[in-house]
Amino acid sequence: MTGVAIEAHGLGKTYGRRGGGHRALHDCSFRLPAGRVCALVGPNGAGKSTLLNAAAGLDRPGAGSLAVLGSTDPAAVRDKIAYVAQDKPLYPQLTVEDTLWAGAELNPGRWDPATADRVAGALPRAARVRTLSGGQRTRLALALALGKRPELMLLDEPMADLDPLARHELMGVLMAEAAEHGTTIVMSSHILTELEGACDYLLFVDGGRVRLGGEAEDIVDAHALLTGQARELAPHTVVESRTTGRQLTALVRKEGPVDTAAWAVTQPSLEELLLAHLRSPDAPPLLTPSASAAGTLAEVTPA
Ligand SMILES: Nc1ncnc2c1ncn2[C@@H]1O[C@H](COP(=O)(O)OP(=O)(O)OP(=O)(O)O)[C@@H](O)[C@H]1O
Repeated sequence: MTGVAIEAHGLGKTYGRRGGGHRALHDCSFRLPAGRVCALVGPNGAGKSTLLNAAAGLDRPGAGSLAVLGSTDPAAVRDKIAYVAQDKPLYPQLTVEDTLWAGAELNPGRWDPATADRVAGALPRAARVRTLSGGQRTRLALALALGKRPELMLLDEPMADLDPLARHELMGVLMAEAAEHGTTIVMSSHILTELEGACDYLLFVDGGRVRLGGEAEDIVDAHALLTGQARELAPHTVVESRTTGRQLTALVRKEGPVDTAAWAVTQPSLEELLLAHLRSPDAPPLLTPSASAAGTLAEVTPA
C-alpha cells in the first residue's frame, strides 16, 4: 500500500487553559506512511493517548494541522478507522453477541463476521459486557476493531490486560491482518520487547513531541553501542554514556564511520535504544526521511 496514513505539522494540544494549562502536544510533526505497523512509545504522560485521540477524530488539536488517510476532516474517514482506546468503551448492558451484531449493523459493507468471530474466540456469546473481565473486554473491543476491516487501526495499550497466551494470539491476528490487507496499525505500549518483533515503524513521543520517528530498523542502524577506553566520542552524537574506571560505554548516534580499532561496536536492541533515550531527554530528535512531515496542510482551527 502506498500513501500516507497520518501526517501532522506543528500539532498542539493544551488541556485546561484556565489557570495555566498543560501542553500535552507541542509542535508535534511527523508522517506515518500507510501500511506500516507502528509502535507508539514514550513515558507516562508523553502525549500518546492525546495523539491517538486526535488521529481518531475524537479530540480537536488546538494548533497545527493533521491529515488522516489523506483527509483533514475526521468525519470523512471515520468509517475507515478503528480505535481501541485505553478504557475500551463498550455498552455494558449488551451481550457479546449483541455487541458483535451492532458491529455488523454499524459497518455495512465493511464488516467481516468471520474475523470478528475468530477474535472473539471463546467469549461466551450470551454474557453481558459488564460481567466480562478486563482482558475479555479487550478481546471483544479488538474483535469489533478487526471486524470493521479498517484501513487504519489505532490501539492504545491494547495488550495491557491480556494474559500472555491471549496476547501472543491476538498479536499474531493483528500482524496477519496487517500483512494480508495492508492495514496501517499504530499501537501504543510500554512493553518494549513485545513491540520489537511486531512493529516495523516507530514513533517515540516525549514531552508532546516526536523525538524518534521512522523505520525501526533504520533508527536502530543509525545508532551504535561503543565500549572502550575512555576517550573523545566526537564526531558522534552521544545519547548516553557511562564510565567505569577507564572503561567507557556509550550509546551514540553515528555521524560517519566508527573507529573500530578504538571501540568494540555492537548494535543496540530497540529496547536498549529506547531506554537510553528515555533516560536522556536532551538527546536530539531523529526522524528518517519517510517520517519527516513536509509541506503544509490546512491549519487546524483553534478549538
Ligand atoms: N482530559 C485531560 N485533562 C487534563 N489533562 C490531560 C487530559 N488528558 C491528558 N492530560 C494530560 O496530558 C498529558 C498527556 O497525556 P496522555 O494521556 O496523552 O499521555 P500518554 O503518553 O498516553 O500517557 P500514559 O503512557 O500514561 O498512558 C499528561 O500530562 C496528562 O496529564
